[in-house]
Amino acid sequence: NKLLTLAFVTRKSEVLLGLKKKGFGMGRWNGFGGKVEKGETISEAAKREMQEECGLIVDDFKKVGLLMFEFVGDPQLLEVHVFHSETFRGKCIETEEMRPMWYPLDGVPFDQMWPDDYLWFPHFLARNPFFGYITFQGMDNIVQSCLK
Ligand SMILES: Nc1[nH]c(=O)nc2c1ncn2[C@H]1C[C@H](O)[C@@H](COP(=O)(O)OP(=O)(O)OP(=O)(O)O)O1
Repeated sequence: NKLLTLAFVTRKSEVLLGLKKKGFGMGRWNGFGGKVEKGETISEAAKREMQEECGLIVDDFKKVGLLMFEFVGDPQLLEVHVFHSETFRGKCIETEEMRPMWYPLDGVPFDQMWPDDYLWFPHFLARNPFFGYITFQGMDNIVQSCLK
């Protein structure tokens, strides 16, 4: 499996999302994250990617979910570890990878996000740990999904 991180910070009733400016998922709003590199733990990767992509430093990420993505025709699964923190330091900045923006928790732009996000975001908001297995055909169509 390809190991990836996806991390969110929240403050009061807002969540920080980033518009992905290049690469996989370009043009979609999402949390911050990327590939886990050799020699680092998954939470170290979450912290590194957060800082690389929007400048914020998070010391105490909590694991909140696990998402498995299958793409029809591709034997490699994406294993995405989802993190959350309510505390962070540093200044939020736009980077080459992401344009960050705070959204109200009840007003995230699902129509401009990965189509699976509306399935698991309610669990994230309710602070329920979640596990999902989602099968995509291409980048836009979910052909099967299971969420617990
Ligand atoms: N279906 C999906 N729903 C979702 O909400 N996030 C997803 C997703 N599929 C992938 N992601 C996230 C996980 C990770 O944070 C990010 C993709 O990782 P990367 O940023 O590493 O991709 P890139 O191709 O830009 O990587 P580089 O080649 O290192 O630039 O998208």
